[in-house]
Amino acid sequence: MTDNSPEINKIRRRIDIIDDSILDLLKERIECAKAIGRLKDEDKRAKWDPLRERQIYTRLLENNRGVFPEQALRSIFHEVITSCRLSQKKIMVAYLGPEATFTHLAGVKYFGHSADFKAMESIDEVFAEVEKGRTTYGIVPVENSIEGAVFSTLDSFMKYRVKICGEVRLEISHNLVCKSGDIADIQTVASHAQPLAQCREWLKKNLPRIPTLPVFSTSAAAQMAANNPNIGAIASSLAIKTYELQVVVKGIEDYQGNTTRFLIIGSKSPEYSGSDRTSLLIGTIDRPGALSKILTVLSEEGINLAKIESRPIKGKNWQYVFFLDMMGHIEEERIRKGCQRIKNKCSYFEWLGSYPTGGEATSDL
Ligand SMILES: C=C(O[C@@H]1C=C(C(=O)O)C=C[C@H]1O)C(=O)O
Repeated sequence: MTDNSPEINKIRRRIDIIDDSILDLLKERIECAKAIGRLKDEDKRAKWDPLRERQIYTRLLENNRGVFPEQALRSIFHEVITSCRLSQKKIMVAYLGPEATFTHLAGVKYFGHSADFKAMESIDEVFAEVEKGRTTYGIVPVENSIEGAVFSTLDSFMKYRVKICGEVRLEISHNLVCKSGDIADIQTVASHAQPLAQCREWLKKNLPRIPTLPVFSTSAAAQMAANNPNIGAIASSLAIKTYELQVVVKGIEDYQGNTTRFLIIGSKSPEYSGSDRTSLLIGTIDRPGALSKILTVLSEEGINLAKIESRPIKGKNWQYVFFLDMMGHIEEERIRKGCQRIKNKCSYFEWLGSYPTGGEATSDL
């Protein structure tokens, strides 16, 4: 029933015309993208052009002058651009499943809703899938602002030949959920080891005698909770809907601003985008000051080191590799030269990739 004033009806007719024009323009835009895709095929060029995409966002945000809400404008154009890009080449993304994990959420945030997703049972399998070329990309968590590095991801870089293609940051809030929504029903709390650790204090204080059970993923825990009324799970908001669970308590993480950084892995890194990060995996020669010599190269070349992480080499006691993240792209002379100099000082050197930086963490999709 509509009993609107004639003024409202008049403006709504105008909105309908605007929506139809937006739709016509979207159809025209996707046809243009397909035409560019065919031209790129002729030259065997990569479909994804991160520099061009970054320029589009910058121009639109500038032209917008704050009129349309900025975050919403970004999300809208993110869906438009990813859909246009996917019209040139379909992609399949492997992620740590099952459905509705935080990694799945991060994947949708990065690739948009038009991509095809494939759930894997472990981080290791995501890497294997990408290395074998069974999926175009994979997405894996690499570090959390509270718990630090995700070791299985770092260790997989030593085992599989893949390149880093991108990164995405997701602000993560944990919910305690169960079938009934009643805390009294919970006899075990299941989740992935990282969320269990991120909610350690809360669990100790509020469920002191309840054991915790680490499982493959937050969604695996949600699935268990859906099948057993005495299991509580720590899971994403998407998992609540997917597995038809009730919220017991929202936001049980011990620290606010809990953010996880995810990496996109594939067979080839993208081109220079203007704001990039380069990741290296290196082994140092077992000699005093070996690492400091490498850090000296970075400062001499004016390279900003964003992160350094060490991991033991399996089967070789007390020997380590280092994961180095620096700001810049391998196509930039300063980074290329710095990497060459580092390579000469290392027992092992692998360029893991150069890729556009992920920007601000957001929880919205
Ligand atoms: C359409 C193109 O291909 C892709 C899609 C883009 C878009 O939808 O605007 C931009 C850059 C590319 O990642 C292009 O290169 O211009």
